[in-house]
Amino acid sequence: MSDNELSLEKILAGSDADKNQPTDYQAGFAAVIGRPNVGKSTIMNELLGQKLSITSHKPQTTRHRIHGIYTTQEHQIIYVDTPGMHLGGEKSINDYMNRTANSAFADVDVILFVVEAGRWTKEDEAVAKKLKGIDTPVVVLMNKIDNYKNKEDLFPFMQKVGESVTMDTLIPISAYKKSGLDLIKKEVLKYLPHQEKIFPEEYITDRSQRFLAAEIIREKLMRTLGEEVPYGSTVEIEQFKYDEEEGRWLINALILVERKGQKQIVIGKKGELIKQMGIQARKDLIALLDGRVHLELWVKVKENWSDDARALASLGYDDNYSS
Ligand SMILES: Nc1nc2c(ncn2[C@@H]2O[C@H](COP(=O)(O)OP(=O)(O)OP(=O)(O)O)[C@@H](O)[C@H]2O)c(=O)[nH]1
Repeated sequence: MSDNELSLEKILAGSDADKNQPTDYQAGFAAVIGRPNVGKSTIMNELLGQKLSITSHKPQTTRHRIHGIYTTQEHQIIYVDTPGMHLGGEKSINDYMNRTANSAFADVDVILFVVEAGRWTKEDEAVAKKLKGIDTPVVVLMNKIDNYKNKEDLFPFMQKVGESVTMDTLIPISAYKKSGLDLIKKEVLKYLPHQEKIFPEEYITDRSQRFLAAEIIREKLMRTLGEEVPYGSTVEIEQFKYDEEEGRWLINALILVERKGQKQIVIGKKGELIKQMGIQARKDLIALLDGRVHLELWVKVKENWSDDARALASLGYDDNYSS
């Protein structure tokens, strides 16, 4: 984590002093968990009213935890988005939960367990099992109820969830139709401690804009290439600065792939794909930064770079496509 990013630990440590002060203000953390593709990112975006976490029809797009922060005069809710859990059976879900349980759940005030209306899988079961051993209150968000015209058809599913999850409440929602979202906030507030703001008011997320820029580019990579996205590819922001003279943001991003053939896939015929990605990413960056943006996307092959973090420092540039 770079210096200009606030670390959760630092902030929590700094907020201890306020904890014993009597106050009407409420502030705290809500973890959003669930198997891939249930709609966690979509819900987060709706709750926060801004595009912070990336969504895609592909599972596994949320690789980082993002703390989206919703601040009002009365309360501050910090949503902790968790990465999609790896498919591949109960074992990997278990491994994931073991790792996550210690970090993501320990400091939160409430857990929002997102499930998909009408679809209860082994992975959901594995999550439910893990939650049994956790003291933190659990609220189940049954998302995608818009897929059901007749809500009564969901009763057996709800009963199944009720039997499997030790929970405090179940809220039926549709992130698409924006229904049930106010209920989530109300429910979360039941569990937030009375304490002063943890983050300064102007913080929408504790991730820097630089980080969000990389997320946007990664999203375009996934949207453009779909199943073709090279395994292990990643995005590094090489330059991120506002040029006062030019009156625009100058952003250079590096898409790192592991093999030469993968580079060609990302670039596309005559650079068509990377150009499209650049155009789309630039549009979102303009919205994010609220200003003009000059974006350069580069693709670089570095064999086994992911195994050797030090190699990242010595990377040069290859192809350059700007938009
Ligand atoms: N019908 C319907 N589809 C939804 C709803 N919410 C999300 N989706 C869709 O479900 C898919 C997955 O949504 P995401 O928000 O990316 O899911 P996620 O749980 O964050 O997935 P990971 O990032 O892989 O963990 C996308 O195609 C969404 O458009 C909803 O309320 N109704």
